[in-house]
Amino acid sequence: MHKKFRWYNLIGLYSINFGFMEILDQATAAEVADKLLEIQAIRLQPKKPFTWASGWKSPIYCDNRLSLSFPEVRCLIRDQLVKSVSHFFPMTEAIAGVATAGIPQGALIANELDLPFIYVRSKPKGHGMENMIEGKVVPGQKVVVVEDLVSTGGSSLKAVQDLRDAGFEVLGMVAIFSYGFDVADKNFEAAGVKLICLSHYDALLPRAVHRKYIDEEVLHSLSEWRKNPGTWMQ
Ligand SMILES: O=P(O)(O)OC[C@H]1O[C@H](OP(=O)(O)OP(=O)(O)O)[C@H](O)[C@@H]1O
Ligand SMILES: O=C(O)c1cc(=O)[nH]c(=O)[nH]1
Repeated sequence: MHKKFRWYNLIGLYSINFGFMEILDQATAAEVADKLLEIQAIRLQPKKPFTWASGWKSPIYCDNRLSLSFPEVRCLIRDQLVKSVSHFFPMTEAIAGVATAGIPQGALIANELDLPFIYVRSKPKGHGMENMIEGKVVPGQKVVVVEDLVSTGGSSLKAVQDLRDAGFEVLGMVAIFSYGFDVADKNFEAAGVKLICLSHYDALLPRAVHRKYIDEEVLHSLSEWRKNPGTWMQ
């Protein structure tokens, strides 16, 4: 069990289950979506699509890294991720960040929970210790993986495999945001990894419309893209 007593251990959670991917609760999903919109971490470029890590093209990009520059948002995200780990994975013995955007988030959480922290590179370092995993490797240790964002799940599930190969027991994963794609749910199910997210696309969209963050034209391209995100604009 965790060493530190924290207020969030006392709070009942009402998570929303989408299979292997769950949202912490509706209120947090809306609050985090609002904050991401407020700091302009959500970017929309239907005419000049973004290329994602998976190679997919998209009219939307969620840059969670920006939250690190806003202490109020950074603390909100940290506290909700800590709550997620404490509630869903109470046996956690270490926190593992996914490079690069999962590293600062993971370190903040590990510090709050007074737990060891490690991180997983996307590829082994080419010199020095040539490590894939940085920090102390303890076979059998129970870890929770911290990722900033899940699209297809390719990056974070690769990190899970690297951790398992090194002998860690992966209890699950927490992330700030997920697009809620079926392919990701299938990938998490196949890997046997439970994912808890603070917010998601379906919570973001109504908040963005409510705040007049997106106009009719963008809304149209988002709805076209969302029908088939893997092949849009390819
Ligand atoms: O679920 P996926 O399809 O794998 O996509 C999500 C990944 O993409 C981003 O990483 P990226 O490598 O772009 O940047 P980073 O180095 O800043 O984390 C993000 O931080 C996730 O790790
Ligand atoms: O899939 C990705 O690469 C990706 C999408 C997104 O919205 N934000 C991000 O940081 N990465």
